[in-house]
Amino acid sequence: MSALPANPPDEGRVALLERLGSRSVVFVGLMGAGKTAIGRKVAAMLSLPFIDSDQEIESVSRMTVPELFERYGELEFRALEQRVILRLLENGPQVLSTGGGAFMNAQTREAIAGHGVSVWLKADLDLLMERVSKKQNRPLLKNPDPRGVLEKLMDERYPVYATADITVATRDDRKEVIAGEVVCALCAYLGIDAIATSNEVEQ
Ligand SMILES: Nc1ncnc2c1ncn2[C@@H]1O[C@H](COP(=O)(O)OP(=O)(O)OP(=O)(O)O)[C@@H](O)[C@H]1O
Ligand SMILES: O=C(O)C1=C[C@@H](O)[C@@H](O)[C@H](O)C1
Ligand SMILES: [Mg+2]
Repeated sequence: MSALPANPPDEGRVALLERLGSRSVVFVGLMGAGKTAIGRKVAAMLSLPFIDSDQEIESVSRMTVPELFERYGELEFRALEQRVILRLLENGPQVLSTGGGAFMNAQTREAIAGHGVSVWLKADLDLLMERVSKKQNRPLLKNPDPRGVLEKLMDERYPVYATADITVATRDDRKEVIAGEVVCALCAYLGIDAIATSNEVEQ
């Protein structure tokens, strides 16, 4: 009886998951970089659970992020964000997309280093502006000069995001393509031959 042909994508995925162990794949980066959108795709490609810290904060507080900022202020939001992420990091393996400011917190960064592999989705200013202009749900950008705010955040945050384990430059391309590049970067980081990624993951 002849053996069934091996399934390379699945073999690669299994190898990646073995190397990942109980760690989470943690997306960091600025607002609009695609942490939520690409994180969800990567989770689907790897058959891992997906969780987004902003969505979890909204679910536990029963308030939206803008409402939390308005009612309790940014400092309280940051404290809640830290608590939520530290708790979520106990649940790996999974894909965890964080809010744009989360990685600026030293304790959060330390917890991510201990329980995850961090992926910085790096985007240029024009791309970020185009994406964030479509939704008014980012309190830090409720400002007469959102582009100036984003530029200042890039100056402050990019040196810190750059300490992530992996950097993936994102651009105006299909989400599946960017997600595939993240999986390739994860493979390289974990010392696995690149795995074939399908661009036909369900939308
Ligand atoms: N590669 C892509 N192609 C097309 N649209 C994209 C791509 N990546 C992200 N987007 C879109 O850009 C917008 C912003 O992406 P997303 O919400 O994932 O960013 P984020 O990094 O999670 O931002 P935040 O820090 O505010 O949560 C969304 O509407 C998303 O669907
Ligand atoms: O970059 C930031 O500081 C933020 C990004 C969003 O994901 C939200 O967490 C919130 O709007 C703050
Ligand atoms: Mg997000």
